[in-house]
Amino acid sequence: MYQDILVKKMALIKSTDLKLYYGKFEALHGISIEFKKNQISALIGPSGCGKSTYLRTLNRMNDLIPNVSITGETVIGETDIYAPSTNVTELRKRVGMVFQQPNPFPFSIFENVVYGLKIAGEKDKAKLEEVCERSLKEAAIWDDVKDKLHSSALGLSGGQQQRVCIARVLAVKPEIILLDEPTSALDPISTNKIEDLLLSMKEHYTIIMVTHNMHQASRVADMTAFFLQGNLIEFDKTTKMFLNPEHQETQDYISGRFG
Ligand SMILES: Nc1ncnc2c1ncn2[C@@H]1O[C@H](COP(=O)(O)OP(=O)(O)OP(=O)(O)O)[C@@H](O)[C@H]1O
Repeated sequence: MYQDILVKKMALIKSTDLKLYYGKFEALHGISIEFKKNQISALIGPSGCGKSTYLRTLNRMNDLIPNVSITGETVIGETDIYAPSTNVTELRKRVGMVFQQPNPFPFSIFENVVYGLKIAGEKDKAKLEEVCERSLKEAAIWDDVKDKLHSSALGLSGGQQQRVCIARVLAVKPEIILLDEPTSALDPISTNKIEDLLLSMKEHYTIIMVTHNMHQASRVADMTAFFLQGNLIEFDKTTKMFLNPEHQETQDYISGRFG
């Protein structure tokens, strides 16, 4: 029990003086931040401040962009994720990602959910079915789709597609889930469902999400980070950040004075 509490209090993710360059352009100016296990953290800030860029550093998605270079350090658990020995495929299993636009593959719902397992070589049909059901239940979409698992995922609504995409991430048992504005393409009811889902998931996962929606950050996030022009201005408990921020820039942003 005490051990559990101790583990939950420890930082799971720690970036130190992280700088990221697109060619010569320095998009992140030395970000130092720590995220604890089983918390939801929101990254907020005006357009172009570096939220998505920082988020993508956590599973090395920026590796896919030409001319990106990074200095500083990010450690997840015990792993220095930019060390040459780090296995990026394993890292991306550990740190799953959900994007702004629901992006199901043009396959059946079942094939979408078990995609990562099949790529990893899993062939046992019973195992694949079990993981599919578990993941869809965890993503709170099982009841909607259990009778049409072999129909195309593209036939679902945007909100349902997004939950199937979350199930696809959950199927490979990540520890950390990154979400880049996961509800900005969705209607308010689907948005509520995703927010409820995130709250139910934090018992098992550590969640970091970019959002432009301040109400969303205050509804779901334990911690909020405010970015401005490539700097991390403030990172604190969400309630503190919204009621009594330390920095004038944070106050100006959350009260709608810019951005
Ligand atoms: N692939 C890229 N190549 C060059 N510059 C980029 C690239 N992606 C982002 N940038 C630049 O890096 C800076 C940070 O961009 P980023 O997308 O991380 O901001 P953001 O806060 O997520 O913005 P938004 O809220 O609009 O999504 C911006 O100046 C942007 O123009």
